[in-house]
This record gives sequence, structure tokens and C-alpha cells, in this order.
Amino acid sequence: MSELLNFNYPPEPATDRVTLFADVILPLPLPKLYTYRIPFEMNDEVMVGVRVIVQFGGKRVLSCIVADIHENAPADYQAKYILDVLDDKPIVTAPQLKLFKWIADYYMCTLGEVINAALPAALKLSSESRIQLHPHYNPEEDELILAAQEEKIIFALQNNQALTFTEVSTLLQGKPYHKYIKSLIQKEAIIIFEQVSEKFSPKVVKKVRLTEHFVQEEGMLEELFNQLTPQPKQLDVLLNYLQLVPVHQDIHLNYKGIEKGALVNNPHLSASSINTLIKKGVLEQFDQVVSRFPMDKEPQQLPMALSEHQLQAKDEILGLFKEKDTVLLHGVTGSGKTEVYIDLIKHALEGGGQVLYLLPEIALTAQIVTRLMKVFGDKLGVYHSKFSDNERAEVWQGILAGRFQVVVGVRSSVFLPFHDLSLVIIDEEHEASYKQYDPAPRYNARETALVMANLQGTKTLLGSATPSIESYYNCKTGRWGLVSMTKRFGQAQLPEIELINVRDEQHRKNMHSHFSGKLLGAIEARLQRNEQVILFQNRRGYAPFISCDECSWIPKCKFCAVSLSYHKYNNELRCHYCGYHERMPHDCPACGATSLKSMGFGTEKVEDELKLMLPNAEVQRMDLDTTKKKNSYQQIISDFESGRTNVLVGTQMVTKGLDFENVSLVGILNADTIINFPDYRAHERAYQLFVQVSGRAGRKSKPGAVLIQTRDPKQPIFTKVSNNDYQSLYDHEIEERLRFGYPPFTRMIRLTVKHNDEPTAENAAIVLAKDLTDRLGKPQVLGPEVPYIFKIRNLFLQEIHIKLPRETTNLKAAKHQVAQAVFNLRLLPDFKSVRVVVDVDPM
Ligand SMILES: Nc1ncnc2c1ncn2[C@@H]1O[C@H](COP(=O)(O)OP(=O)(O)OP(=O)(O)O)[C@@H](O)[C@H]1O
Ligand SMILES: [Zn+2]
Repeated sequence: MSELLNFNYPPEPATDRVTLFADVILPLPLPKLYTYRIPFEMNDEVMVGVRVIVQFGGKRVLSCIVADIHENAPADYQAKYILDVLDDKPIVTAPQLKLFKWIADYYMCTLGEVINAALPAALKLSSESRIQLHPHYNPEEDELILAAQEEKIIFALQNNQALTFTEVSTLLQGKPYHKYIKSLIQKEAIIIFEQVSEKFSPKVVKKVRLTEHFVQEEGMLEELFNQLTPQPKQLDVLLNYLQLVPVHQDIHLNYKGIEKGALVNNPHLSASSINTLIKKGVLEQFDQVVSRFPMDKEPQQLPMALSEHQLQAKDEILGLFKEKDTVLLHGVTGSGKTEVYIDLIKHALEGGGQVLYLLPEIALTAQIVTRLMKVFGDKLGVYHSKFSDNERAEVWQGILAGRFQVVVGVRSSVFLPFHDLSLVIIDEEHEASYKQYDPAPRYNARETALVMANLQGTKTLLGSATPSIESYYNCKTGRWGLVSMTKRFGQAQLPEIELINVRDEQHRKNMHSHFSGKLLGAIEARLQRNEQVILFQNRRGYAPFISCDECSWIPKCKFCAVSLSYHKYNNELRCHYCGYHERMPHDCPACGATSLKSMGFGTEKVEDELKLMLPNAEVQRMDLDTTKKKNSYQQIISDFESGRTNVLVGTQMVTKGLDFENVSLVGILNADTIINFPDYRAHERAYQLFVQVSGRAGRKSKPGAVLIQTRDPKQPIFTKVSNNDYQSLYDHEIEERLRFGYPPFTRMIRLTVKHNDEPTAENAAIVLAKDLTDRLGKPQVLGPEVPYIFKIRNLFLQEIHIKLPRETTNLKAAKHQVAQAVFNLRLLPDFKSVRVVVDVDPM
């Protein structure tokens, strides 16, 4: 692309033209926007939302987004010129810019961080440092004293226009090269520049067609046949082409040609004859840019006819939309919420505009996309992180161009360039995975989507079988509308839930490793009836830790305060926080005994043991470790759908939204770790998880059963789960939240102070907490506290929680105080290198 050597841009200003400035968002965590001057001849090209290239700092060249255009020169610095404009139309829309600003303000991060997260990598530009000869330096004439290595570089530059640093390194056979580059710059023999290159590459296919005159001119084709008769292999190619592209029926067909691969991959044709025909000019080869997504895909079927309950729910939703912007659909698992969404999407599209359908997890997209694709064909776009950069850029561009009208996506699809939304659907709205933990922006896609809908004046429908306490509260207070579906679709019933007391079973010697006899028997019975089973365990890997039987040694991560998990398939110990891994030792490094034992169990062990206990069952596992490849989710799900596998073992990935008609048993192997989690949301989470995973059983004609293994069956949560009693969960939780001052009655901000020196982290946290208390008042600030996992990636952690009463706090002012306190902390000499992570509405 453009090589930008001349940074001293200013063309002489023509007096009668307006001097314009552009505020740009650089893809860097900078607190402010930077202002650049627009060269006159670019006045018409620079628009809000286009990408421009600017020089930033020393010699860095970056692409950035224009956020504003005005006539005010910056007061405290001389504005540099914009170097180039990359787009002829905005790639970021005006409503998007508004939303990005809201995200930056609300989640207390910079616009640069938002842009960085928002733009698919393929729409960002990369710049790579290169060197070239100084324009005023002539190696033939100017006499400079150069070291041998410097001469080598200059010689290479005389033959090549420019060299990357990597190339210089190769040239000097890997020796350190920076000092030579520095010295050559000082001697004014070379300059550094940045080459900016665009990464998005359209997908191109090689095609062939008959050269025009064989088709256009009378008799040419017959003559060609005669000519080729002595070369039967070439004649075969021609005949094959004509079979695929019957130009004798319609000469216009030739123009489109066919993919070259269609001929080359035909085993009956000779590849060299194809190439000979191209060389002779009989066939013509050309490139065509194609979409990475199927085009011309007509909808295959009409949406399903809604049942009476579904129709009623739909009418209620549309009725409530007349008064309210937001409605929550609370429908039990399997009540057919998805079909209601599909109907509403159709309805929304008829009025024009775009629809966003948010899902919390990629695992869920596979099934939903299939369902939606049938109804909406190629109007449907899909957006998630298992897509390549180029595919994501294509979805982005496709939305701008109006090609995709319905987009199904996970969290990051709230960043897409919608400009004409007519409906937003947030499925499984209670899911914590809508929240991004790291890095900034630490946003919640549910809240962000609600704000987006609001900015575009459109309606939002949230749906869940187990709504979040906050959302249900919004309905109770009348802010949102509420619609309920209490029955499963058709004849299906909610499953029977039974608790298994693991303590008792152990007593009776009725536990086979981690399986109770009852659970094993139930699985076997299902397999005999050719039905399917889902088993849920909340940990991946083989075992959460190992321990020496003799000396009780437990291997820990070198960088984090956690034990290493054992993964059997590659015989590794692995940290689930930082990724550190090492080989599983043969004997105990502490005492030398050969008695290392795995403790606890994860999904890998469940899968392993089940295969031993039930050798005839086909068992598959779905967790982070088995879904790394692009299509692995789809593969696992379709294997299970088709009945190739009988048992699906998994982490929370198997718990939500999935729809398998043949599953009649769900087993929860260890309910206790989920309930006893130290967090004010633990109860709510446990309820949601148990009800959701149970909800996978008995969704169609087969009655479903759920077996929950626990050491403490008296926990009140189990009664609520068994009775599907959301109301009593809500009543209990909302009272606790009110009593202890948790959301929705307060808003929370969590500050995590990080440093590699433990006392420094502790002292910084004390100083910060004191300053925050002075600014916000004592009851608002909790901590500092050492979190449960006190060290991650070699950084010691301290947490401060801020609780801001929802009704009385001026949120903006409070956040400003928090930002000031963090800023001031870093000014103190002792705490310069302390990191403070601010998380608004932590989950
Ligand atoms: N109108 C309909 N006609 C035929 N089948 C339907 C209809 N509505 C729903 N179903 C079927 O009922 C099953 C459950 O529906 P769906 O998956 O939409 O439930 P859901 O409410 O989204 O459940 P969950 O909360 O568990 O995700 C699906 O297999 C679906 O195909
Ligand atoms: Zn670690």
C-alpha cells in the first residue's frame, strides 16, 4: 500500500478554503482524542467514521478512526497533518461511535481500548518498521566511515529499496543489529520508516472460461473441435467444460465460467492438457472475488407454526412493546422461546431494519444458526471468535452494505456497525459470559446491547428460563415488561429431579469411583433403550490437583497461587490461570516416593472412567480442551445429534440452550463445589446452572430425569431446583441483596491492585482505599482484601470493592472520583509501577 516517507506534509494552503481538524481515535489506551489537521485536498474525503493514517509520536504510523471534524486548532500543540485516507465510506457508523463513547465512559476505559476490541483485526492496519537509504546520502560519492557490518547493511540497501528489521537481522546472521542501525541513523546514512499494510484480503478463486471469440463468432466452436480432434485429452477437457457450462444453449453462461478446480480435480482429465489449453488461448483464466459465506442461499422453509402458548407470548410481547422498550421473556426450558424469537425477527424484518440476536457462547451458535439459516437464508450473518479475521471483516462490511439483516453473535457482536436496528434479542440473558473480564473494555454485552438499542430507538427482548435477579427486579419495578411461558412445548414435561447422597452411598460401598451405583444404573438403562445422556462436571482436565501420598506435597504454579491441574491425555500438569505447564513427574520431587495420586476429578476423568465402566458406550467430551479447533463445537454437537455418540460429558458448555430430542437423562456429578462458591451470586448461579443443565433432559417425547450427586442434599437450593421454583429463589435473593446492599440496589466497582512485590501491592491498596474512603465516604468502600487466589502471573493481588447506592449516587461524579484516586496513586513514587484494574459491575 502507501509508503509514507514524507512526514513534512504541508502543501501551501489556499486562502479561500476552510482549515479543518479531525479528532481521531488511536488504537492505544490514551486518555484523550488527538487532533490532526486535514490537508485541504482531503477536505471532502475525510468523514466521521473513516480510517485515516497519521503519524503518532516519533516515527510511528498508525491507522485510526475519525471521531469528529471541526475548525478548532488544538490549544496546546501543533496539529500534524493527516497522511492518508483509507476508506471512501465510513466503516464505523455514527450510532456506533456514540455507543463506543458510552462504553468508554461507563466501563472506565479509553476509546482506544474500545476501538481496539471492536474492530476485527483485519480492519486494523499493521505497521512494520523498515529502513532505507537516507534520501540525501549517496554511498558512491559521500565518504562516511562505516564499520564492516554497517557497510553490509548499506550494500544491501543499494540493491533493495527497503529492509525490515527481520531482514537486517538475517543479513547479519542473527547478530545484534540495533546499534548499527542507530549509528547509521546518526551518520544520516539511513532513515527508518513504517510501511503500513492493510490485512484484509478478499477471497479470490481461480476460474476459467472459453476465450470470448470461440463463443461470440459463428462457427468458431466447430473449428475448435476439428483442431483438437488429434489431441483427445484436450478435447476431453473442452467437452467437459461444455457439459458444465452449456454455452451452446446460452452463450452468456460462458462469462461466469467455472472454478478451475472443477476441471483440475476431475480425475478423468489431464491437468497438463488444461494448462496447454490455457497457454494456447482456448481457455482463459481469471480471478474472481467471492464471499467467504454462502450466497444465493434462499430460505428453505417457513418458520414453524406457533403453538397457542407461543402465539399468546408473542402477542403479549408486541403489546408490551407499545409501552416499554424492554421486555423479559421468562419461559421454562424447552418452552419454545427460540421459535417466538424467530417469529418476532420475521416481523421486525418486514418493517425493514436489522436484527441482532445475542448468545452468550459459541457452543450455542451452531444449533441456533442452523435453525435461523433455514428461515432467513443468506440474510443471516454469524459473528464469533472462531471465525478468521477475514471472515469477521466480511461480516462487518456485509452489515454496512446491507447484506446481512439478521446477525447471530456472541459478546463482541455489540460492536458491529448496525445503523438501523429494529430489534435486539438477548438469549440466555442471565449468563455471566456476557461479561468480559479481561482486557479492557470490561463490558457486559447485555447492558451494552440495551444501551445500543436505546441509542437507536429500538426494542429489546431478553429471554431466559432462569432470569438474572437484576433483570427480574427490573420487571417487578415496572421498568421492563414481563411475559411468562410456564409449560414446555407440545407434550413434553419438565424432568423429574432426584438427589443422590454421596456420603450415604460411600457408606454403603455403593460408589464406583465418582459414580454412584444409581447413576451408573440409570445411564445403562438409557443406553439400552437407545436414549442419550448428558453428564455435567464443573471442572476440565483429569484432576484439579495431585498430591503425594507419603509427604502430602502438591504441585503449584510457579506464577500463580493455585495448584496445577493434571491433564492425562498429554501427561501434563497445567495452570488454568496462566497456561504454565510441565510434565507430570514420575515420583514426588519432595520426598522421592512413587506415590503421586490425582485428587478430585474433572471432565477428562469422567470420560475416561465411563469408557472403562461402560465399554459399549460412545462417550464424547465437550470442554475448553476439546473445542480449540474452529469446527470442533459443531462436530461434537452434530455427532451427538445424529446419535453417533451416546453420552456427552462436559463443563458448563453443555448446560445451556442446547436442544437434543433424544436425551432422557442428565447427571450432575458433584453439585457441592458449585453451591459453596464464595460470592454473593453463588445461590443464583447454582440455581441457574442446575435448572439449565436439567433442562436438557426430556425436551421432546421421552420423559426426562435428572440425578444430582451431592454430599449435602438438605441444601434449600435443591428444593427450589426440584420444584422449578424461580419465584422463591428470587424472593430469597432479593431480600438478601437489599439487606446486604448488593446489586440491583447498589452498583459495584471492583479495583484490583497488582504488583510483583507483595508488600508494595498491599501498601498501594491501603493508600488507595484510604483515598477512596475520603472521596466517597466510609460505607461505600470495602477492603482492601486479599482475594482467594492472591497471585496470578507473578503479580500479587489486592481487591477493593466500591458499593454505590443506586438511587442516591451521582454515578458519573463517583466514577470521576475513582479515576482521580487511581491516577493520584500512580503519581506517588513508590507506586509508579503498580497496576490498578477497574471493573465496573463485576460478575
Ligand atoms: N411451534 C413449534 N412447532 C414445532 N416444534 C417446536 C415449536 N416450538 C418449539 N418447538 C420445539 O421444541 C423444542 C424446544 O424449543 P426451544 O429450543 O425453542 O426452547 P427454549 O425455550 O429456547 O428452551 P431453552 O431455554 O432450554 O433454550 C425444540 O426442539 C423446538 O424445535
Ligand atoms: Zn499460573
